[in-house]
Amino acid sequence: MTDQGFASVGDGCRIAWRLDGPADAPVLMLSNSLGTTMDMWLPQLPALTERFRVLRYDQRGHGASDAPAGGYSLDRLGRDAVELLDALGLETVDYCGLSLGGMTGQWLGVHAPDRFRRIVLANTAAYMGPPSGWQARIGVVLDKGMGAIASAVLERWFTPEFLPASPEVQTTVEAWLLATSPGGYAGCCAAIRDMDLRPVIGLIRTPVLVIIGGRDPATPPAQGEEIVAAIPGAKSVTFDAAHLSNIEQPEKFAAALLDFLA
Ligand SMILES: O=C(O)CC1=CCC(=O)O1
Repeated sequence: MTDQGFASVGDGCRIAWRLDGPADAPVLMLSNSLGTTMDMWLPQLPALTERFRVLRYDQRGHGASDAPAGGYSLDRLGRDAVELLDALGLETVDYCGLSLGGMTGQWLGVHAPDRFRRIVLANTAAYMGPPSGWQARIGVVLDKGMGAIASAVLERWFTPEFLPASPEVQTTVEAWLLATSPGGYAGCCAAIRDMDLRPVIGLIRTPVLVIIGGRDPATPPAQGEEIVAAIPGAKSVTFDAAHLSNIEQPEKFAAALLDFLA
């Protein structure tokens, strides 16, 4: 059974969400990466909805969610997730986020531990400096638009051999990126620019799985391993993939998620 809509969070921003799967199943919340939408989870949806009521949402600045002007903070992105759960009357859920979604997941593990049974952090980092790199990217997208960064971003998202063999994926993911509001994208870049979760993620006590792309140039394996080392009891799995590992290794990603959430 599908349900979808918008939730207004604390600062008035409207967050687009969608629920799929059996109404009485436990809820699994999925959070997207920078420059994508909730549709990035479509490769996993059939497998996940066999066991879960899947809640997807578009991070602010992305997809159908509002893109307020100005820089965002990770604190704001984390509160968006919690306030979306509040709006839907969901007390406790499982969570999986990739990259920006994984940064949000780390914030949630520290600041809202009572709301999350288990957390999966995929292709992500606790710190993604230097800030000057993000400031430069903000300047480029605001001055020249999303097209100016598209080819460099796609090179980080997939291994060199993947896209030529999957032209339909290239068309789809490029369309997500190009359709992203430059202001919304820049707002989320500011959240990453200002983020340093390294001093606090050791406080996380929720069971955590870290998914690492063995060939991820955006958040390289060492960054995933740093999270694993910092969070007591965290498990990890590494795939032969670049940054969007759930798209490059869809079956393995779904299997790892379901195994961890068994
Ligand atoms: O687009 C990139 O550079 C990779 C990335 C960083 C954060 C995120 O969500 O994707």
